[in-house]
Amino acid sequence: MPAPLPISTPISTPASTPIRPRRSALYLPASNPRAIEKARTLPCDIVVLDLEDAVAPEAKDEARAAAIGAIAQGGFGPREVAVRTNGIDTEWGAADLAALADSKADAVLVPKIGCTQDIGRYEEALERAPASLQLWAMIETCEAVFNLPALAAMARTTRLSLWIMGTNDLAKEMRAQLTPARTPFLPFLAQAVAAARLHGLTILDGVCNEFRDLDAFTAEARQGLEFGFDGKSLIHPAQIEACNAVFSPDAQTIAWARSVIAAFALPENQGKGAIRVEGKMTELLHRDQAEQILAVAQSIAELA
Ligand SMILES: CC(C)(COP(=O)(O)OP(=O)(O)OC[C@H]1O[C@@H](n2cnc3c(N)ncnc32)[C@H](O)[C@@H]1OP(=O)(O)O)[C@@H](O)C(=O)NCCC(=O)NCCSC(=O)C[C@H](O)C(=O)O
Ligand SMILES: [Mg+2]
Repeated sequence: MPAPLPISTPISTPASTPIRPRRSALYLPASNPRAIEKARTLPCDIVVLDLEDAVAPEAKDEARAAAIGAIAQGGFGPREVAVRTNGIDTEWGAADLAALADSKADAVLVPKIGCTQDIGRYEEALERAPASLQLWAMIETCEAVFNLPALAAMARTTRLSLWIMGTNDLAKEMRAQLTPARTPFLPFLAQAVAAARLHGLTILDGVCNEFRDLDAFTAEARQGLEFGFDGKSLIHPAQIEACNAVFSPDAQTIAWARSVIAAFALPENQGKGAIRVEGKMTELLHRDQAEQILAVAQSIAELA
């Protein structure tokens, strides 16, 4: 567990944020052995073995055993492996959390959190787990969207390190419609990103259910990139390549980042806060962004 940081300490600066590609997080039902086998070969950055909504009640115990077995067996290479548990108040939640506390999973992803006390209960359930086990949480309830800053602040005192938006559950609770433009969710998407950044959390966008329509998927992924998400959660292998492409800095962006850093390093620009680069006003904050972009690009290059 990290040592608590005062709330005023920004922890999302380029220098202090560990960079790890988290462009694509593929869910699969842990009850599907073929999907688990396939995930070991797919180019996603994160594999999420689901015990919750993708698994029928009668298959929950079997799915938990399969997830634990798959993690023990390994073979996931550089991918982070998370397991999404059932809610702590369901009949399966306690057994899921106990099994994962003893596992070598990278993260436990918990569903439908609402308030800081929920995070506290998951933290307590994972008390004896190694410090390397991260706590990830779904943002997918109306209660959570009104508690975003307080929930994000839990990252300073607990294992909490990443959020994933759950737009299907949010749509269900709000009785909203999941349209391609995602208009009803835009305020919450922006606020969730801002809260995550305030406290140094990684944040991934929700899934696009239209897995046969890659144009629709790509448009939604680009929207997520514009909002500032680090990556997107996925439901089908066909979505991975497009997702990785959207969330990887392209050649033009990398070239811009290099030229900003080079320009600020020139002797004539020492001590200046604002300079001209490629005909545009460029400030030290843009150099910070450029460093972040190059760090992400480097971490992606290291995967190859
Ligand atoms: C959506 C699916 C049920 C579609 O399944 P299917 O029609 O069988 O897919 P394909 O025939 O196209 O599959 C082709 C091959 O790819 C493998 N496959 C399919 N999906 C996955 C996957 N997710 N991971 C790994 N491999 C996958 C198939 O096995 C085929 O392989 P092969 O035999 O070699 O040809 C299905 O894609 C699926 O189950 N997806 C995941 C669903 C899931 O996990 N849902 C829960 C998470 S989403 C969520 O809950 C969101 C959030 O909480 C919210 O509220 O928004
Ligand atoms: Mg959900």
